[in-house]
Amino acid sequence: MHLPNNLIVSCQALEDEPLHSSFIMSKMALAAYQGGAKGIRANSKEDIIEIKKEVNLPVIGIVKRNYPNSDVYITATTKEIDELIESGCEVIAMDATLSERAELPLAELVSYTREKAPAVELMADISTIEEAVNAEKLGFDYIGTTLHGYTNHTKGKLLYDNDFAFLKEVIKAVNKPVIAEGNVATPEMLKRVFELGVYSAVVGGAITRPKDITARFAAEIKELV
Ligand SMILES: CC(=O)N[C@H](C=O)[C@@H](O)[C@H](O)[C@H](O)COP(=O)(O)O
Repeated sequence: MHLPNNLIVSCQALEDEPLHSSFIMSKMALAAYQGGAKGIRANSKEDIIEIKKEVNLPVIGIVKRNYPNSDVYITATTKEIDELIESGCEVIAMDATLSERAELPLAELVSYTREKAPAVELMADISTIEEAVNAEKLGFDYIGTTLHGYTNHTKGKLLYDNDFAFLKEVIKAVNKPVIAEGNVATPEMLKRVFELGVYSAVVGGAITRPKDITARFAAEIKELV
């Protein structure tokens, strides 16, 4: 298995974010590595190539791209898969929800990737138990909770609701390694998801999005200043 039984740090900044830059993401990855991360999750071929020059850690690659008439934006089509294969990432993560898709159905996207890059592992970004079970049937290597709370059918839900109730259900429902991802915002939460039995956890914004971190601090004193 490519991914560690440990902490993975997501280093992402989209075009509209202040740190948008492959160079900056490579330094974020270096900081994460020096801090103890054992894997990196990153968006775009360019960022992954720069990150791989800076750290020798397994990378979960995604390409976020919007398509008309579809809500699927994480590695949505064969175009994004091809870019990720070229990037050299060890694992490709893709939207594995049951939402309408822009191009190939999910099962075909999985076969396409397996044929083109048999050594690359696949992570399913899911939002519901049904999607987790379906992803396991399709042969994904890892099941990640990434999209819980972000699809139309799960909007407003948070991974940590009711002491990670959704995560506990996912762990019960599938045999493949489960990755906790999405709103793991503190070291205590990270510890909790490992106690519950996840294989790995991806922490993003709480480590690599300083604008969001600042906003969390600022919000606490809004009423007082
Ligand atoms: C929903 C979606 O598009 N999630 C993205 C997936 O790659 C990223 O924007 C998140 O930062 C990542 O999942 C880590 O989560 P958090 O930043 O909450 O620790």
